Amino acid sequence: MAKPESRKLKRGASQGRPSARATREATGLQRARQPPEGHGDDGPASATASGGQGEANACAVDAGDENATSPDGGLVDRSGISVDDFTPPGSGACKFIGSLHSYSFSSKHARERPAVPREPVDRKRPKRDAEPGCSGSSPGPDKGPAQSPPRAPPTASSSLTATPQKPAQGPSAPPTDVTPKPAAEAVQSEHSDASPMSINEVILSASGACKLIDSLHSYCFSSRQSKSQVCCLQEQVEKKNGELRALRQRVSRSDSQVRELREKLDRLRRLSLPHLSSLLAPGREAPRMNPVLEPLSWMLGTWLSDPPGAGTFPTLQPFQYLEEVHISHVGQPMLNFSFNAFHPDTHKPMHRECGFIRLEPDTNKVAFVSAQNTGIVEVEEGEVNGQELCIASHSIARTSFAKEPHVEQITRKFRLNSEGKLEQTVSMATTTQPMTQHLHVTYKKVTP
Ligand code: HEM
Repeated sequence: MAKPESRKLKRGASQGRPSARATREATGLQRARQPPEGHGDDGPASATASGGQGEANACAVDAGDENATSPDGGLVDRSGISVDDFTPPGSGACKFIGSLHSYSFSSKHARERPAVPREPVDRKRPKRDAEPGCSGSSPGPDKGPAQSPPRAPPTASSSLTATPQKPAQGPSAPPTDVTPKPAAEAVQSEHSDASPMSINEVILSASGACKLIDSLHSYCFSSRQSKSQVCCLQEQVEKKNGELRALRQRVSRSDSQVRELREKLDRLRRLSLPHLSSLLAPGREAPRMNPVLEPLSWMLGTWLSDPPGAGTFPTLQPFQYLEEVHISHVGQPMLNFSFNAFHPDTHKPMHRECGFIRLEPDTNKVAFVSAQNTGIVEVEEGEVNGQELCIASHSIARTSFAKEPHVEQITRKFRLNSEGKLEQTVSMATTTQPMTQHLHVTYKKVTP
């Protein structure tokens, strides 16, 4: 079934001078239906380029109104798509995919156009199979359609390199505009102008392009998915960091609570007076104070020197000291006391004494009995008046090897001042010095 064009071509060839028009048409047809496998895996770009650059350019230039050479030498068809559009440039894949999007849209537009009468299309197909191609790889006169490799489904490469042919023009035809036109327009003119590319091929080619773009879409989608996964991981990391900060704050609060508990424990240990026997039942309620002790109840408690005590004596350099005082009772008609002095800097224990304070029932007469770590044992007596106790030594005893000068007289005065602090003033007379103040200290109460 030779078509008119085919017969025309054969006539030209038989005359030994094949018409340039026939050659140009055959070349365009050959490029339009070149199967992808014919060029290996080179894809659409190679389908045009590997067909022989010189031949391809020659066809493009000769065709004039069909293809034009882009400024950089690339082949541009009517759709405005050049070979370079399908070779991802170094600037990135986005530009490449963008060009595919543009082409895909125009192809889709072409597919959606009303179908053209089928008859003219069917008339063209055998013609392409029979016509010699401009490309060197096209089947020659000795390669009929039977020897041609099976036509593979058109892909983006075949459709993208398709060069629709225009109808023959007379010699007087005006110069054809070589400005690239949208692909849809190209397809339309292809059918209306009896282009050799059938609508089915256009559809199949567009389908192949869509498959290619779909694969790129899936790549883009996987990239977006990876980005979203990274964002998700970043959110999780930020969330974990927030939890870590909260935990650190909780640990810090726990540390401060531990410090407070330790301080409280220290206070409780100080409260466990050494003279309170461990034989006292634990958890037992504090013994009720004997009513006899009421005039001295203001002395009860644990006291700390505040400020440090001041030591003086004519034979001594003034000095400071710290002192802790415990005055308590166990329900008996006397107070138990301990005075424990420490070096203000080293907290090394210094003077210590402990004893009892007794009251003669129904009087304000007070007896102060003390034993000191210096080997002195003394009894002082006096009176309690309000919140002041004044006592003086009644008897002093010492070890046989006590250090000299020996103390011969001692006086003390305790009082609760207006600030609620306990004050003690100690004076003494030694074998070398008359009665002189030796100590003055103010205590603040540290327990109820
Ligand atoms: C009622 C209780 C006290 C008595 C009877 C007493 C008696 C004495 C005597 C007799 C001396 C010798 C003075 C001299 O060498 O001329 C002395 C010295 C001294 N006392 Fe007291 N003292 C008493 C309480 C304290 C306290 C609570 C401290 C506080 C740390 C203290 C610190 C000193 C110091 C540092 C010296 C000089 C160095 C020494 O001789 O050990 N004394 N005291």
